Amino acid sequence: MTRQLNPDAPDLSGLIRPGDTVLWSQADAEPVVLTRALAAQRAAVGGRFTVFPGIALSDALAPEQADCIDFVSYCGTGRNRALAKAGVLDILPCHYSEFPPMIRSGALKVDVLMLQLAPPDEQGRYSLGLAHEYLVAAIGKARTIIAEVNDQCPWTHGERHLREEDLAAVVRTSRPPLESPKVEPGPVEDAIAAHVAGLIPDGATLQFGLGAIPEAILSRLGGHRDLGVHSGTIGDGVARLVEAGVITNARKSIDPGVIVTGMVMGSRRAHAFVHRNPLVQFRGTDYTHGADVLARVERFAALNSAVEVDLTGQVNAELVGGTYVGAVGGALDFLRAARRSPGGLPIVALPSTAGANSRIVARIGAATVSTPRSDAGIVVTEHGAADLRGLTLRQRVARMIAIAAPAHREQLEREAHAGLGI
Ligand SMILES: CC(=O)SCCNC(=O)CCNC(=O)[C@H](O)C(C)(C)COP(=O)(O)OP(=O)(O)OC[C@H]1O[C@@H](n2cnc3c(N)ncnc32)[C@H](O)[C@@H]1OP(=O)(O)O
Repeated sequence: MTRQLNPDAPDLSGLIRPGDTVLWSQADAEPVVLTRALAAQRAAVGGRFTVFPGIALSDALAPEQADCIDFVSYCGTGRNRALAKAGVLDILPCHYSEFPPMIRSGALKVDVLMLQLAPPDEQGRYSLGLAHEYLVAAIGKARTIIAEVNDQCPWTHGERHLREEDLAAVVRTSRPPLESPKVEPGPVEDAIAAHVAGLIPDGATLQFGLGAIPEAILSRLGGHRDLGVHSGTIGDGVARLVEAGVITNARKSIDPGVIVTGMVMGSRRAHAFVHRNPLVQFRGTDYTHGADVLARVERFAALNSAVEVDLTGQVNAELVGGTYVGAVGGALDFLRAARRSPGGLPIVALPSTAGANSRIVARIGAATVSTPRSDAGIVVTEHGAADLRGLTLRQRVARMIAIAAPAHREQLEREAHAGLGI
């Protein structure tokens, strides 16, 4: 029997136990009414428990809740950055493709799963709405599933639906889902996007990583034809290019005619676009990020960003000045696949500077290597593209300095060869 919770004061008592790990649908898909209730009722659980928020966009979590809660995520994105800065966030550093097997094996424990769902269709199927992802694996593992059924959550086509009997408790709400913050591309992002757009052929299948650059790239693809999408996430730019007839998915080597994604991060426009839209198929992470699936994607253009890249092609996508802001995420899953894909483009695109700092650095230094240089592909800044595939360390240094900001090139030349070991 599904417990019906009061939307004004959802009482979670008895649903969460000390020692539990509570995981929920992330970003725009966050079940905010439940996450806020959980944070407020944390002391009533009766002992410490862990939460795994993924990308946290809402105000539900705050550092002072570390009195009862252990915070774990895979990223420092959104509100997680405040938790990281306060020293209360722990990070699970893993490739996105590993989430489903880790959840199934119990290496990543999921006791309670909290979801935002769309109301059921005429066949009684609740839609997972704005995110499928690792939730598909978690549904099969969690002891307890609690749902916020939001009548403004888009009903989306996906591989998994839920029925009332799957749900231990439900709160029924009506609110606009969270929207991912929109970053307007400036001249630097636009110059990067122009370089990347020049590399992408008609008929390519695109993947988008997190951050400002992918959306900027999409705004430069209006003149392309028959693009396809197989991605972990999509946003407003994809909706725009479908409406413009640029994304048709017609030439995809797998799933022709449809967009495949794990989630949506965007505004109401993207949310409206996916509502009851059979052109967008939501899939679990096994499918969106799995090496066996990605091996069949031809002309695969993986578009990801970075905090910094060194002169040999090592990528840091995680740390800025000692604070965890990024992720390992799906970047390496997709970059590797794009390297192997016939006609593939493994792209890491980033501004050449952040304030006075060069983001093209001699060495990654104290920070983390998220993508090793053996997986390096094409690095793009506003100053051009450096295709590192097949290049030696010495050749890479020259190409990378050429795409650094001119003001930093002399310093990079001076530091370039120390420590290369050759
Ligand atoms: C679900 C999936 O499929 S995920 C698929 C792919 N996986 C991923 O994309 C995960 C890894 N990548 C990421 O997390 C992101 O792309 C990032 C963090 C690398 C870049 O994201 P963006 O939002 O574009 O970051 P941005 O360039 O704005 O940098 C973030 C902040 O750090 C600052 N910063 C970045 N690099 C530096 C630097 N080298 N020195 C100093 N400051 C820096 C920026 O100025 C910015 O500061 P602000 O937020 O105060 O304005």
